[in-house]
Formats: sequence, structure tokens, C-alpha cells
Amino acid sequence: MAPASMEWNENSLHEKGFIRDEDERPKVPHNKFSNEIPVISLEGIDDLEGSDGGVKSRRAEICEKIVKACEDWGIFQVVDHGVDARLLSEMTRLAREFFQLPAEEKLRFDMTGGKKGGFIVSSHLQGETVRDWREIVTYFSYPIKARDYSRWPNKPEDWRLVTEEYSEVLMGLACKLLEILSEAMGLEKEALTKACVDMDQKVVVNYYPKCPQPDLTLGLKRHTDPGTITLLLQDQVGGLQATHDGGKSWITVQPIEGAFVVNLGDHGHYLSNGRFKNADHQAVVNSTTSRLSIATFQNPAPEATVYPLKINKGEKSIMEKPITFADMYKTKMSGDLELARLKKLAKEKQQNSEKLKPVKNIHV
Ligand SMILES: O=C1C[C@@H](c2ccc(O)c(O)c2)Oc2cc(O)cc(O)c21
Ligand SMILES: O=C(O)CCC(=O)C(=O)O
Ligand SMILES: [Fe+2]
Repeated sequence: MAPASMEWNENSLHEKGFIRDEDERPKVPHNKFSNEIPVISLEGIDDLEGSDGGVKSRRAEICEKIVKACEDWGIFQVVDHGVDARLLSEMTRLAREFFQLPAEEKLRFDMTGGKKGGFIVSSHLQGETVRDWREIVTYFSYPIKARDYSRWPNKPEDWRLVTEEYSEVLMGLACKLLEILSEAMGLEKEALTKACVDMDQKVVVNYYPKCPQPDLTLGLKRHTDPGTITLLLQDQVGGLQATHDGGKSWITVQPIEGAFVVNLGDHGHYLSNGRFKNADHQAVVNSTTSRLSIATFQNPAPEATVYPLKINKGEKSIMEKPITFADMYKTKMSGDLELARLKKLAKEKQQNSEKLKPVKNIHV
């Protein structure tokens, strides 16, 4: 298949299918920031000691904030997480350098045709009806035994070294957060990681070029992440948006230097029997600056069973029956594509029936 073009200009916007239907277009600009998404410091997360007089431990305080954020939005930001700021800036610098490489260098890792990892324009899914205004480079980092380094770019220099370190450190942070969520569900702290069997990790680096008409398109369409939890590192430009009322209103997440945005995915939502939301989000672009974000998806193993870990008295399971994560993932992605296809068909039908309507006589 011919590689997708990377000429990001007015013509590509109109001719290559990036224009969204009106109801999907951005409602809020990329830089009108909201402070509704909680920012939680993880300082003292390992401190189990409560002071005298019935005062809560720092861990219990952090746990309470995380749980509230997961119940309200399924999204929050963490600071004081212990990940070295130099690692974050190296990772960001190298990721930016990758996207500045000549097209032929990036296309050495072309992912079209379903290859597992590499570079692609717009989407990891083939058959999207409207395209996302982005380029991505993605690599599968866990389980380590399944790594295929031939799909990891070897340029810029040090990319592989830094990405390996980044993956390992983020796996540690994600497991810490999953411990907190397990405890909040009244389960042993390893419950969520055990439910993942052998946790998968996939890193997707999103590069959103500046766009001549950002009001007509999206960098990344509205979605929920399929996995357990996602840690997102974003630059200071802004563009990540979330909704917790089914898309009626949107907020733009305030970028914070060195913070991670944490999104709960569908797997996390199902395992908590719906108590924790799967973050409903999208990314918008702008006409002045390109933007970079790095999403680390923590997923269960493909063969892991997806089903609520605990169903409280008086509640019903939100799932009819257990399924494997591989099946859940396939059903979700093909469902997302099918929905978009049906929407396009309905729109075309409406346009055709409008064309066929007899023109009314106008009596003056
Ligand atoms: O790029 C993404 C974002 C996201 C996603 C979920 C559902 C969609 O229909 C969609 O277009 C994007 O989650 C992902 C999950 C993956 O396994 C790979 C990705 O590239 C992504
Ligand atoms: O770029 C962003 O802010 C959002 C990225 C995202 O949602 C994703 O990669 O799944
Ligand atoms: Fe996402």
C-alpha cells in the first residue's frame, strides 16, 4: 500500500479526508484550560503510618483523591511521582527529533498493512472514515520476551536506550497506581496486576502538526483507551480534552511540566464493575504550534479474562459474561470503525434525499 502523505497543509485537510462532521468538531479551544481535572501529588505514597489521633496516612489521603477522580472523570494528573525529570525531557526531545526526520527515514518503519509497531500517519486502524491530524510512532515494550526490536526506530541516536528506560520506569509507576485502585476496591493490592496476568505495555508517541483550520478537524478523535490504565506525558501546548457528560461539554486539560495525565481505560472500568469511569477524551490541534504527547498504554495480556473483580451486594455485573482482552479489543476497535461507517452512510443518505427533493415553486 502506498504510504500516506505527510504534507500537512490546507489541501491535505480538504482533499484527504480530515474534515469532521459538525457534531464532532472541537467545542473548546486547545488553550482554554480548565482546572477541573484533579492534580494529585504522590509524595509520601508509600507512607502507611497515620499520625496519632486518628489522622489518615498520606497513602490513604492520596488513595481518596485518586478514587474520587476515577469516579468523576476516570482522569487525573500526578506530580511528585518520582520519575526523573531528565528522563522525561530526553524522551520528549528524542521523540520530537524522530518526527523531524525526513519522510523516507520515518517510513523505514511504516506500519501500514498491520505491522506490529513503527510509524504511521493518522491512525493505527485501517478503514477510518475521517482521518486524525497526527503522525504516530509506536512500540510494544512489554512483555520483554515479545519485544521485536526490528520495529523500534534506531534513529535518532539513543532513542532505543532512552525508550527502554522510560518503559521500565513507567511500568513501575503504573503498578503503583494499580495497587492504590485495588485497595480502593477492597482487594489485595496485587489484584489488578494479577488480573492482567502478564502486563502488556505499548507506547504511542503522538505528533500533531500545526493545522491551518483546527476548528474543522481533530488531532485524535473522541475515544476511550481500551486497556487498564494509560500514562500520558504531554508538552506545554495543550490539546487534550475530556468530557464526563457524554460529550455535551468539554474541558481542556491544563498542561503541567513534568506531570503525567492518568486515564483509566475500558479494562479498568469493567474490572471495577463500572465504579471507575473510562476516560472519554480526544485531542484538538491548533494553527500556530505542533504538539507532542506520549501515551503509555498498560494493558492486560491478550488471554487475560475481562470481568468485574468484585460485585458488591445488591449490584449486578455490568458485563454479561467474561471475555478475553483480545476479544474485547477486537470488538471495540471494529465497533469504533463500524460506528463511523454507519454515520457516514446515514449522512450520505440524507444528502442524497435532499438532492432528490422536488424544488418547491416559489410564488411571489
Ligand atoms: O492511538 C490510540 C488511541 C486510542 C484509540 C482508541 C480507540 C480508537 O477507535 C482510536 O481510534 C484510538 O487507543 C489506542 C489503542 C491502541 O492499541 C493503539 C493506539 O494507537 C491507540
Ligand atoms: O494527545 C493527547 O493528548 C491524547 C492522546 C491519547 O488520548 C491517546 O494516545 O490515546
Ligand atoms: Fe487516549
